[in-house]
Amino acid sequence: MDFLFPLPPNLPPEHFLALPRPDHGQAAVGTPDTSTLAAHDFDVDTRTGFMPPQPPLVRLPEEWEPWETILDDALARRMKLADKKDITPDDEARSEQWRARVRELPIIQTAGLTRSEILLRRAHHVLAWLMHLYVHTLPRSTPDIRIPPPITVPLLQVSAQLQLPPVLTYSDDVLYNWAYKVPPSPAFPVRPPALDNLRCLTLFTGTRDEEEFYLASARIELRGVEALSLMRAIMDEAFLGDSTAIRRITAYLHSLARVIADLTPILAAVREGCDPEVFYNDIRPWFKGADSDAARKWVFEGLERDPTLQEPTELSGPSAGQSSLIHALDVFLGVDKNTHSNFLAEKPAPASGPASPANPAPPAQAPSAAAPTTTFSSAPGTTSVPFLTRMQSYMPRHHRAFLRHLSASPRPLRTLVEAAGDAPLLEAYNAAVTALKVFRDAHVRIVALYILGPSKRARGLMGQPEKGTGGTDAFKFVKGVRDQTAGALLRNTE
Ligand code: HEM
Repeated sequence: MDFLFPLPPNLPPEHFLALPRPDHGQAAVGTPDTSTLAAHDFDVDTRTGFMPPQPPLVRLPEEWEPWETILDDALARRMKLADKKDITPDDEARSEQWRARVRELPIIQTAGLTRSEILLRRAHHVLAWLMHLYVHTLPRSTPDIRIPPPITVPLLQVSAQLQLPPVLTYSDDVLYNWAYKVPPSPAFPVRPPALDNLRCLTLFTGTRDEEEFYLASARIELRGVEALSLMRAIMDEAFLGDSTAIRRITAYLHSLARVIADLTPILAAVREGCDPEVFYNDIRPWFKGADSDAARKWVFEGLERDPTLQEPTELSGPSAGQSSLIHALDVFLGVDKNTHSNFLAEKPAPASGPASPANPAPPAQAPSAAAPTTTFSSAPGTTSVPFLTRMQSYMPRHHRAFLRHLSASPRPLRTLVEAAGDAPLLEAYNAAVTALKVFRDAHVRIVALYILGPSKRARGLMGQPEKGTGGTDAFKFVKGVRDQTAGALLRNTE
C-alpha cells in the first residue's frame, strides 16, 4: 500500500497541490528515505499506526497453557484489590488460594517464544497481568511484595527479549489488548477496525468502565494514523524546501491540525463509558507499579536461577504517557523540547543498575535548558530523566526507534518554519500546535475529573489526609505539559 498522503479528491487541476513538481522524476541523490517512516522496521502500519494491523494473539500455544489457564482463573474469580474496605475473609481466602496455585506453577521455559515477536508480546501481556493480579491482591499486612519464581523468571526473560520493563505497559493494555467486536467479512480479512468495532481481551475488573478506558486510547491511536502519513508527506516536502514545498507543507499542517482536533472529542467521550469513581477506586489501583508503594519493596524471587537476569529498576505501571502517537506529534512539531522537560523533583532517584535488555535505558536526552516545572509522583522516576522521556523506555522498542528516527530528522519542521519567514506557514504550524494544546486542555479536565476529584473525595471520607500526594502531582504534571505545549507557539516576528 502506498503510504504517501493521498491528495484530497476532486482537486481542480490548477490547484497547487495538483501541480506537477518542477523537479519530479528521479529522486535526487541523498534524498532521505522517508518511506521508512511507516516501515516494517519500526513496526508502524500504514493502516493502524502503532496498533498492529491484525488483532493480537489471544492465546499462547500448549506449552505455555498453564499461564493462560491461571490468568483465566484469576479473572473468573473477580478477585478484589487487597486494600478494598469491603474485602471479606472469604475474598482474602479465594485470592490466597489463587496465589498459592501461582507459586506452585512450573517455571516454564521461554526459549520457544523467542522465535516470534507475537508470541513474546502475548507472553508479556499474560505474565505482566498475572504479576499485577498477584501483587495487588496480597494483603496490606504483607511486609514485602515477593513475586514468585514461576512469574519472575519467565517475565524477566521475555521482557529482556522485548527490551521492555517487566511490568504492565500501555502496549499490554491498549496496543495489544484488542479484538474486533464483529469480525470483518472474509472478503476483507485484514481491515483496520472501525473505532466502534473494538473490544478488549483482558480486564482486571471485567467492567465496561475499564474496557472503555483502554479503548479511548486505542481509538485515538487509530484516528491518529493519518497524522503519520502527513508527517511523511511534510518531511518529503521539507527535503525539497522550495516555495511549492512551503505551500504544500502549509496545507498538510492544516490537515494535521484537523486530525489532532479529532482526537479531542474521542478523548472526551471516555466519560460516556467510564465512571470516574469506578476508575479511581476499582481500576487504577491495579496499574500501580513498584514505585507507587514507598512502604513495601517488590522482591523478584528466583533471579538466581538465570544468571542473565538482573534486578529490574524500571517498574512504573502503564500510562497513556507511553503512547508513541502523542510523543510522535510532540517530536515532529518540536514541542518535545518543552514538554519533555518535566522532571520528578520530589523523590530521590531509585538505585539504578546498568542498562540492560531488562532495564532498557531511556532514550538519550539532550540537556535541556528548561528548568523542571512540575513534580510528579504517581509514576515516579529518576531525577535525571524527565518523565515523558523515561516513558519511552516502556514503549515497544521498534516504536522507540521510530521516535529516534523522527527526532533525528536533518530538517526539523519547527526550524524550517522559523527560518522560512512565511506567515501562512507559521499560522499553519501554530494551528497544529494549538490543536495539540486543546487536546491537552481536554486531558487536564479528564485528569481533574478522574483523579483529582475522586482523590479529594476519598480524603474527605477518610477524614484525614490521604497518604502521598493523592492526585495533585498528576494534575500538576499534565497541566505543566499542557502549558508547555502552549509555550511552543511561534510568534510572527514580521
Ligand atoms: C480517563 C482517562 C484518562 C485519565 C484518567 C488519564 C490520566 C493521566 C495521568 C494521571 C497522567 C500523568 C501520568 C501518569 O500518571 O501516567 C496522564 C498522562 C498522559 N496521558 Fe492520560 N489519562 C486518560 C486518558 C488518556 C488518553 C485516552 C490519552 C491518549 C492516548 C492520554 C494521553 C496521555 C499522555 C500523552 C500523557 C503524558 C502527558 C502529556 O503528554 O500530556 N490519556 N494521563
